Amino acid sequence: MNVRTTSLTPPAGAIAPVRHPDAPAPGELLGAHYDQCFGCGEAQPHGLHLATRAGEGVSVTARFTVKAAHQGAPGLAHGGVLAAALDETMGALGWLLRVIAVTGRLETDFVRPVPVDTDLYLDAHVVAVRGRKIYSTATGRIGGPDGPVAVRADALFIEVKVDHFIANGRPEEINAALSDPDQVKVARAFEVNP
Ligand SMILES: CCCCCCCCCC(=O)SCCNC(=O)CCNC(=O)[C@H](O)C(C)(C)COP(=O)(O)OP(=O)(O)OC[C@H]1O[C@@H](n2cnc3c(N)ncnc32)[C@H](O)[C@@H]1OP(=O)(O)O
Repeated sequence: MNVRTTSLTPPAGAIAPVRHPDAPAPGELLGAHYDQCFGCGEAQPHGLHLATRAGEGVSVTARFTVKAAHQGAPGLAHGGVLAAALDETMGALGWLLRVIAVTGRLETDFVRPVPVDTDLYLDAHVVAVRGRKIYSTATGRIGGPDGPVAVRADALFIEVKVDHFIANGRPEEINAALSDPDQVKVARAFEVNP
């Protein structure tokens, strides 16, 4: 029987993450991996427009302003939107490892309500890597980068190749992305990983 562990604690044999030599410098603004992405895409009108920067080691920081369109309860951010912001922030860690990885598992703690118009200050880092499995953690604070924690999450990302998207994405968007030189450049940047 194939038993899949759901634990987000790195298993024995997991190793410390290694920052890729060509990773963006600390402080550098990371562009969107896809301009229509709900998390980071600048051309996505319904998106979070997360602005993410490379940090030291294998870490990133990001900022996201909660808009009226992100409400769950009156005047408060929807939990799923906050989880998406944490997910996207951890997804951006791929820029530092130079791998493409998708979320396999995400566990979120909602610690404080987050009102509309709040800036959420996010940070994330890779805890450990084992084969294709990348164990990451992220925190979202309010009131400033050192403010109280409002949300946090642990996640397991699984490394994939560009073929994962080509095989599974709707052809309309896949064909548009493959004919966009900027998008192809992003995919190549992720895939050059000695
Ligand atoms: C261009 C840059 C793109 C960056 C995107 C960032 C965006 C933000 C992040 C996202 O939201 S990604 C979108 C949400 N995620 C998905 O759509 C993923 C959907 N799931 C899948 O496509 C597949 O299940 C997956 C690619 C994750 C794994 O399938 P595979 O056939 O490649 O792997 P496999 O099932 O053989 O599992 C490989 C290992 O990972 C483990 N694993 C896979 N999925 C898991 C899971 N869900 N929970 C726990 N463990 C999991 C699995 O047990 C195994 O462990 P071991 O090597 O120790 O045996």
